[in-house]
Amino acid sequence: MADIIDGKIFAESLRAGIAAEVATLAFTPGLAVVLVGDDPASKVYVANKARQTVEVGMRSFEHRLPAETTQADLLALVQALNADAAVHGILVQLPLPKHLNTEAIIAAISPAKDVDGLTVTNAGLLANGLPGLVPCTPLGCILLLQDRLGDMTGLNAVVVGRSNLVGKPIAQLLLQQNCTVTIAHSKTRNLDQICKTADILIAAVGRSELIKGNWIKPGATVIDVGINRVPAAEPGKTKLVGDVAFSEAVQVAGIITPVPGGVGPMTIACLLRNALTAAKRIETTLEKELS
Ligand SMILES: Nc1nc2c(c(=O)[nH]1)N[C@@H](CN(C=O)c1ccc(C(=O)N[C@@H](CCC(=O)O)C(=O)O)cc1)CN2
Repeated sequence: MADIIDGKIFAESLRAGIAAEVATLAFTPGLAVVLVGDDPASKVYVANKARQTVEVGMRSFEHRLPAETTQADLLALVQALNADAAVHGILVQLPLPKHLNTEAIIAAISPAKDVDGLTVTNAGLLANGLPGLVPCTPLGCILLLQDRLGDMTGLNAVVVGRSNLVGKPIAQLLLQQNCTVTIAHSKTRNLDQICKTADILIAAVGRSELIKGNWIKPGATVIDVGINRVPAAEPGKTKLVGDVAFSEAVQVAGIITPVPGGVGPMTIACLLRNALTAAKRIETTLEKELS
C-alpha cells in the first residue's frame, strides 16, 4: 500500500508559517478575489480563499459580479485593482462565463499582482527559470514532492495534462528540479505505456479516474490534481474523484495524493504564499522608490 499524503495537514502548516510572517510585517498584505457568475464550485473556492486570507492576517477584497458582466466592466475592475495600493494580489476565479475573453482579462492584471501566475510575463519568467509568481496548484505539487522526495534529479516525470493553469507550469517546475519531463495529454498515443515510465506521475487531465492501477510503475509517486464531481452510489448524491483510479493506484504506487484532501487544499495555501511574496516585493519596490 502506498503512503498517502495528507494535503490538508501540509497546507495547515504552510498557512501557519504565512500567518507568522504576516504578523511581523509593517504593512498588511491585501488580496482581491474576483468572481463572475454563480458557478457553485467557484463560489465555494472564493469563499474559502477569502476566509483563509483573513485567517492568516491579510486583508481580503471580494468582488462578486453577475454572470452577465461585460468584458469592459471586468477590465475596468481589474484596472482599478491594479491601481489600488491596498491590493497586492489579484485573482480572477476561473472559469469565467463563456462570453468573456479570459486571455484578455488575465493580460490586464499587473504581473506584480498576478498571484495566479497566469500572465504571459509570469509564465515567461517561469519558463526562463527566473523569479516570478508561480501558479498555485503546481507550486503546491512541487512543495509536496520536495517534502516527500527531496532531490528529484534524474527522475522520470510524466505530466498528463497541458493546461496553462497546471500542466505546463508543473512541467517547468519539474525541469527546474532536474527531472526528465514528458508532457502527455488526452490525445497522447499509448498513454498507459508512457505513464508506466514515470517515477513521478502528475495527473492533471480533468478526466475522472482515467489513470488505472496497471498504468503505474510500482513504487512511483502519484500526484492527482483532478477534481471531478461524479454521481455517488447513493441516488441523487455526488462525490469527488481524481484523474487517478485511487483504489487501484494506492496498491501499486509508493506515495500518492488522495482526492479530496491531497493537492486541493495546497492550492489556496499557495495562493496565500504568492500573495505574501507579491506584497513584500511591491512594498520593497515602493520603499526603494521613496528613499
Ligand atoms: N483563478 C483560478 N481559478 C481556478 C484555480 C486557480 O488556481 N486559480 N484552481 C481551480 C479551483 N481552485 C481554486 O481556485 C481550487 C480547487 C480545489 C480546492 C480544494 O481545496 N479542493 C478540495 C475539495 C473541495 C470540494 O469539496 O469541492 C480537495 O481537493 O480536497 C481548492 C481550490 C479552478 N479555478
